[in-house]
Amino acid sequence: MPVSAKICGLSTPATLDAAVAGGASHVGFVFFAPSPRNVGLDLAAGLAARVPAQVRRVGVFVDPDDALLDAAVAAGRLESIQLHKTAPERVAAIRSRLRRDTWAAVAVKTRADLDAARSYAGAADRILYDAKTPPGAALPGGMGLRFDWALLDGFRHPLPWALSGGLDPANVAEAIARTGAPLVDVSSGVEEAPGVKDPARIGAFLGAVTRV
Ligand SMILES: O=C(O)c1ccccc1N[C@@H]1O[C@H](COP(=O)(O)O)[C@@H](O)[C@H]1O
Repeated sequence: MPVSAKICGLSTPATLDAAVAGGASHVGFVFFAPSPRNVGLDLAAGLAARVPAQVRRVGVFVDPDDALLDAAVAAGRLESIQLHKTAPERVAAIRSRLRRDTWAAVAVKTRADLDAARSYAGAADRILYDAKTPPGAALPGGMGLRFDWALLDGFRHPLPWALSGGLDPANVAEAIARTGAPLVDVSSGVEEAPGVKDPARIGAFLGAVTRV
């Protein structure tokens, strides 16, 4: 089964095109003002228009309100909603109201953190395992932090899932081999500076995924 890949935090036509050309299954647009990857509605609309039918548009949110979700879904023509720091009941309500493929991010540092994944069964369509960022960090993701992949050993995933957190062109093949991830997600690992994606690194990441 080929492994799918999401390139997240895209904010320019050139890097979006690199993700599409390299075979990304998903492209991500961040709607979170503190992020260096935050896109406004007009930029999201322009980028969304470049995405071909076989590639899914994912909006990334941190416990968003309905007004932001509605505006972003319309502007970015979002097919999937990725929710960080959002309680299971709220994830379920968003999924029910928007009727979109809905991902719940679970922040992982210890094995006990994986328990949170179970609470999203019935509320989300997919779990995204991501590294837990330090207390007080500006962002709950997109910081290039990795968690110990061995924590996933033997874990019974309650939903379809994806792996993120500190992935890059050099480690993604090992990450897939080690965890069996069906979908991998990267942001800072394909950047030259925070929020500045590098088309060559995007191509290298997708090439590494394709060769697995
Ligand atoms: O990328 C961001 O700025 C961001 C902001 C708020 C929530 C999540 C964010 N990014 C997501 O974090 C993971 C891991 O990123 P990285 O590869 O470790 O940099 C990824 O799923 C992004 O979608």
